[in-house]
Amino acid sequence: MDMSGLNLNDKPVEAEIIEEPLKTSVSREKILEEAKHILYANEKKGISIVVIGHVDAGKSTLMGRLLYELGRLDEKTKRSNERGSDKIGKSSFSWAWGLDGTTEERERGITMDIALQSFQTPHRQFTVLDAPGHKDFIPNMISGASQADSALLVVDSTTGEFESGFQRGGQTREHLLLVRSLGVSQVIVAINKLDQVAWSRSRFEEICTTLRPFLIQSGFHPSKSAFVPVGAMQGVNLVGRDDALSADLSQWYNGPTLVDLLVGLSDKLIPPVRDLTCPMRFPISNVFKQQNVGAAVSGRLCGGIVQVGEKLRVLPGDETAVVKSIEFEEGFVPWAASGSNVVLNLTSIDPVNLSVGSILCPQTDLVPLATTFTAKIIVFDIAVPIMAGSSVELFHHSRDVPASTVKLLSTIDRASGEVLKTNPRVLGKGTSAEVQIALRNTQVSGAAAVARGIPLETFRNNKEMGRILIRRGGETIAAGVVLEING
Ligand SMILES: Nc1nc2c(ncn2[C@@H]2O[C@H](COP(=O)(O)OP(=O)(O)OP(=O)(O)O)[C@@H](O)[C@H]2O)c(=O)[nH]1
Repeated sequence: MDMSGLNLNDKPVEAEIIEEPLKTSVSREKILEEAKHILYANEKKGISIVVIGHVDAGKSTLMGRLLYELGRLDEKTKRSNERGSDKIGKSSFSWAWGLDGTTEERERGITMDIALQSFQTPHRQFTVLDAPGHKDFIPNMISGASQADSALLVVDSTTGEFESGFQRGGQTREHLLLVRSLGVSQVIVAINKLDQVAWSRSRFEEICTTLRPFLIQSGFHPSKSAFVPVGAMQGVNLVGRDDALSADLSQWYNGPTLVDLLVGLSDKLIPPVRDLTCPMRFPISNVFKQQNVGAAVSGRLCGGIVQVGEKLRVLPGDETAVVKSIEFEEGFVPWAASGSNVVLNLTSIDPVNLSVGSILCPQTDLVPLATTFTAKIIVFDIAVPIMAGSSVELFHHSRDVPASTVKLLSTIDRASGEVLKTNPRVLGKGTSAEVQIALRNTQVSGAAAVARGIPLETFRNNKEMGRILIRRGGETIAAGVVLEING
């Protein structure tokens, strides 16, 4: 599915309401039964992977080349990308062009938004989200990570480059912490550009040794992380290792290829358990216009089941929309279940009423709107501590809103969960704490300014809907889970 030209900004798209009364055709019970069979029995298991890493580590190149090796990028497109990238003096980015679709992305040679691709192997269906590495685009990266089950971290093994990505402020660190905080617990580390260091085994091992403790510290269990040496540009050790270019690597490496790891031959990636019975939640990560349909939204279902003909509420707000069709993995399906990345084509709604970050849910089971809530947070490696009343940016799925940490309630022992101190004055790096967060005034109503609530749920009710990230001045300072909605 080519999503490169999509309108990923929060801008409204041209208004066009297509009214079409639709009815759901299949009973919920029947869908549930079918979904359980597909997800838990013998059929293909779907996994979505977010590709992360420091700027220029080779993420887009790796994915472009991988799609080519798997027959997902044809020769014609490949040659056209080679010619196009050569013309603007960026020939080394020709593989990345398979994913970096917009003119600006191609000219700047960086990924700015999330590119979505899919491929399959006999037992797995993969959805790949290529996230931007540049630090200015971390919000887009958060949106990508909140739609993923697993992460593929790409690191540049070139002398000095791995180090600069891993030092404080580097995206290798920040991305790993972010995806873990957003619930991703499985990671494959592709150590790339080994051609630049003469396929040095000691360099590969040095990078593994440096990263291992950091992965554990960030909460990735060693049994759920794996390392693989690759050369993305030449396609070495992505799908196979039987060509001349792989000879140097083959002298010391006989482990799995990247695809071996991805398909779970080494059982590193485990498809997550999906909650099908909870109410349907669909955070919108993209809004765009489809020909002959009207409005369309893309994102990942985080809870329940959605089906064609269903009437959904758009929160915040009073609008409703009807699901005209559901696109999933390049085809149309009558229903989709929790965990799937889909496009919902909607009727009976003006597209201006759909925005990135809003949540679609059943009319009978609305998501609460919150302006104040209590959260348990973990403070990242920050230089300036968090204080009561600190102004922050709150991230929830693809939405970010101004907020403040109004009350610091207590600090908590991370291991035992016991309260260490109540009403602490400040929260420094590494602290675990309970805080009260309030949205800052965003709307003027009459004389008074009031904050408009955002749809939020407790972590207890829905794990994916109950995770938040807190940023300040372009830096992620904490991650957390929602404990209670206070108002
Ligand atoms: N020598 C060598 N260069 C590579 C390899 N993989 C990628 N590159 C080069 O590294 C540069 C960056 O590659 P990209 O794929 O755009 O990197 P990226 O991580 O997607 O970058 P952002 O999306 O902007 O963060 C390009 O010039 C690539 O040609 C490799 O295996 N070997």
